[in-house]
Amino acid sequence: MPEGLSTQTLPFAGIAARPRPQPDYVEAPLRAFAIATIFWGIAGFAVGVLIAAQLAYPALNFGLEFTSFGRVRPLHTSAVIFAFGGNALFLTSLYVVQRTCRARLFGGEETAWFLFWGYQFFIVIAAVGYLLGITQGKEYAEPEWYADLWLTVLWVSYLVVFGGTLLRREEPHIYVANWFFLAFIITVAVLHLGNNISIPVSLFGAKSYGAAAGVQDAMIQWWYGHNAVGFFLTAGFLGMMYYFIPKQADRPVYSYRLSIVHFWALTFLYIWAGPHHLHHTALPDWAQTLGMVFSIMLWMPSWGGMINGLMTLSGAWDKLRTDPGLRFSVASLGFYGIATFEGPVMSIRAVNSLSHYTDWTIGHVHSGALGWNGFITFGVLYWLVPRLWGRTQLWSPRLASWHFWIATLGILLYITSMWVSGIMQGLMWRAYDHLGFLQYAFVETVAALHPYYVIRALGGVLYLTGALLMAYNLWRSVRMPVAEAKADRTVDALPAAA
Ligand code: HEM
Ligand code: HEM
Ligand SMILES: [Cu+2]
Repeated sequence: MPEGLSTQTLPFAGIAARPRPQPDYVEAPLRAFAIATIFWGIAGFAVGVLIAAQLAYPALNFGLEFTSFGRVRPLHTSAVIFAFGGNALFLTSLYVVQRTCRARLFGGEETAWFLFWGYQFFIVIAAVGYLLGITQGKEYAEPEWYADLWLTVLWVSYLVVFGGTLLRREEPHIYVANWFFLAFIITVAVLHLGNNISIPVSLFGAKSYGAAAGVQDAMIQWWYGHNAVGFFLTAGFLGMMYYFIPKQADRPVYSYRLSIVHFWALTFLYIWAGPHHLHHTALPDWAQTLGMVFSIMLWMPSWGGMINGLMTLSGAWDKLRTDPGLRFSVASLGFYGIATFEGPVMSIRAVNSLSHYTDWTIGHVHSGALGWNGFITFGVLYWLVPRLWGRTQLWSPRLASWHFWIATLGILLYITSMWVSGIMQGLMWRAYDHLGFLQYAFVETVAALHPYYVIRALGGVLYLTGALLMAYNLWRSVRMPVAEAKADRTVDALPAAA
């Protein structure tokens, strides 16, 4: 047993030895969440490829307002973050909370179906709005007041379902993955409410005006935007990591104590770092410095969490050769490490004066988004989808392996091209000639980016191709005759300590 663990601190350690009857877990709506994750993932990646191609070849805007970059870009960001990421978070949180609490989902099947359809409805009304040009103009918070109100109702129900299940748990201990999921749900509620205080112009019109203005509005927006990354794209996904990596590796978490330190340090530090999005603006200097300092400190819990995930594999590294799902999970931690090292560097004001407004930011975003959020979700899907349909095996581990390498190559093309184009762009913008005039006209910088935009689009095509292979593989897996893939209902307890 790894140091720092006793059977008291390791939940469920005794379960494998003494099977108990299982509660009647809610699963049908979870299968729907899994399908929605894959569906919206592919849709969001495809729109990503479209906007990447538009930046390289503007003719692809087709001259229509509905297909112009400005309208389609938020469609991409919302589709991948809220539709793909959000459905993955609903799926995993509702699965994990039941299994680790040994309790049926609070509210039962009906409430879970309400969450499912209610959330898909939110996605659709938000997306239709973007294409029609309805937006608050706040990045990652584009939906107008009517969609925001609906999301509020839904999110409160989510909190009640999740919290209610925790309260009716049969296990005395609340496993750490649930702490991360709970922090994600509560914080996103607070962020959503705080950043969307606005007054509609009329009851039957979409337009509203925000309550704050000027630099206060900007600060509230980036308090929101930054913590959307911190709690939606990070804390929630760390919840996935803490349950599914131990499952895939068949080992307990490396250090349970570190996971608790990780939790408190991450949640405490993240919330202060938002001002790093507003360097060199009208925001007071002291606030910018505060954001920078907290961002740098954030490097530590981020890497602590990554190390905790990676070390969980000690003694099980050989599984990487045979389990392509685990390969995704482990690679996702590597990309998480890259993004959370790069972020603190970019938050240093001097570095940010070069990186801000450039493709460097876009590269940073996608090493986190494609590498961390995408890969850990693929890893979970390869493990969970067969099990949700009563199978234990994948139709083709080889095809999953192809997915892994194609997608990894896609990410590498994406982030390396953006590093080069971003730094080049930043340097060209600040180059002066010997008379003190700007050396390059803006349009010259735009022309210089073209080859990198083509490479990035190609990376996107590879990433999308990989996801299509996954969808096919999972579809074949759940259609395999059950006799071929013996249903295994005993896999729901965390592995006993070795
Ligand atoms: C095939 C995969 C993808 C491609 C080709 C792609 C492409 C793009 C492009 C071209 C942009 C606009 C960049 C610009 O305005 O200069 C963008 C923005 C963005 N994408 Fe993606 N994307 C992909 C997947 C993802 C995923 C999976 C996520 C999240 C989980 C994501 C999150 C974002 C975010 C947050 C932005 C806005 C970045 C910012 O404003 O700084 N993307 N993407
Ligand atoms: C220690 C962790 C991190 C820190 C300190 C950090 C810091 C930063 C900084 C300084 C920027 C640039 C702000 C600007 O110049 O406008 C940025 C942008 C961004 N980061 Fe990170 N980052 C971290 C981790 C991550 C991760 C893991 C993800 C994704 C999962 C991510 C997603 C984003 C996004 C989406 C943006 C673009 C926001 C926009 O639209 O302008 N970050 N981050
Ligand atoms: Cu940030």
